[in-house]
Amino acid sequence: MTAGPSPDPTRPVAHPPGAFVSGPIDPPSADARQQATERLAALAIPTGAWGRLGDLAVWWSACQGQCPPTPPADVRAVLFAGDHGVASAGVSAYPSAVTPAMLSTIQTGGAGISVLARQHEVRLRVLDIAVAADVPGLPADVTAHKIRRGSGSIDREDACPADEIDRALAVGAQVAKEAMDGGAELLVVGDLGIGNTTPAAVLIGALLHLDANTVTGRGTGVDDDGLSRKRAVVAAALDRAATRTTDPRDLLAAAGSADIAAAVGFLVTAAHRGVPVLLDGLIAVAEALVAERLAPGAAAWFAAGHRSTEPAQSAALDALGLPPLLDLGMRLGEGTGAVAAVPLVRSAALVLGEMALLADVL
Ligand SMILES: O=C(O)c1ccc[n+]([C@@H]2O[C@H](COP(=O)([O-])O)[C@@H](O)[C@H]2O)c1
Ligand SMILES: Cc1cc2nc[nH]c2cc1C
Repeated sequence: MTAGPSPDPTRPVAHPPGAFVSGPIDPPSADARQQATERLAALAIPTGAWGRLGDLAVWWSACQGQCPPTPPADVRAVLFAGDHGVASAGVSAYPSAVTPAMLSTIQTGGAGISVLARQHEVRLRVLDIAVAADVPGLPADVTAHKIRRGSGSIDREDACPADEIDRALAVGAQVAKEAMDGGAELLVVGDLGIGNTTPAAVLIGALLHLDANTVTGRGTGVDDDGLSRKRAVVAAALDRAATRTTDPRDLLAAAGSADIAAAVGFLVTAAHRGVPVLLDGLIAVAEALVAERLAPGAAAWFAAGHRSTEPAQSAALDALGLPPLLDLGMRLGEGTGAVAAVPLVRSAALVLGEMALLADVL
């Protein structure tokens, strides 16, 4: 039997109000970009002296649609948490019990992201999308969007059924809308979940046609034996995913997870509404790569907060054309590498907006 034509995943489709909408994305303002480029060139500095901070200022101006830009006051981070069946194959240096423990720790304000979010006045929201265990005492806001308890072991089964991917995309869309309706000028996407560097590496490998050796990193710090096990799991998952890369939703079902899908919905919806997003490490950048496939043009609304130590993150950043702002050897996740870069966005906006022009000082 001959298979029928694949549906075009980038074709806009009719959705009920509030649902996830994919399809091509309008770029940030070309006029504001042009004005920002000219203003940057006219500042009282030697030409090009702001380096990448200048590029960041131009991107921010274009996203804000104005020049001079104002620094983002309302910045919101959303962390999508979930467990991953592959963890039981020994692909992580830590047990899955860490996921609910860190979910609680974020809630009580003691996680790395909690500290950085307080420091930089970033509002933090964490969602249990697919954590396996119940975490006692979590507020309803954290658990209300739970879709499943752990995603499938993608080396031998799908992460979850297609209808759960659709629900997860809609949850991410809803959460992005809530943040944007609340006044968010800049969003951050973060993750939490033992084992999640495996599906993230597989998604990147599948979409960029890279092999397991190229995309597999040490995640939380597996030793050499752990790295060999992880490479085998990634290779098996890449085999399973190889025929399922045409439709990003199907790829998420085959080799992603519900929590990753929710973050993809969040990213696409932010880009669709024209609200920029700072990306974190491997997981966030894998999500951005899938978002770009679902909604071509979305990546123009993203900036890479940092370079993680994970090799697949660098490969995906190259493919997306997103040079990372920071390169500190970090590999924590939780959105930390993105929130660490928030002051850079604010600095970039301020120097472009407030500095004197060379013509005025000479
Ligand atoms: O963001 C990254 O690049 C990153 C790199 C390594 C580890 N992590 C975090 O560590 C967890 C996944 O690591 P692993 O080894 O269990 O797959 C998960 O909670 C991630 O937030 C995150
Ligand atoms: C302690 C710990 C904290 C984390 N935060 C994100 N991923 C993590 C993994 C571990 C192991």
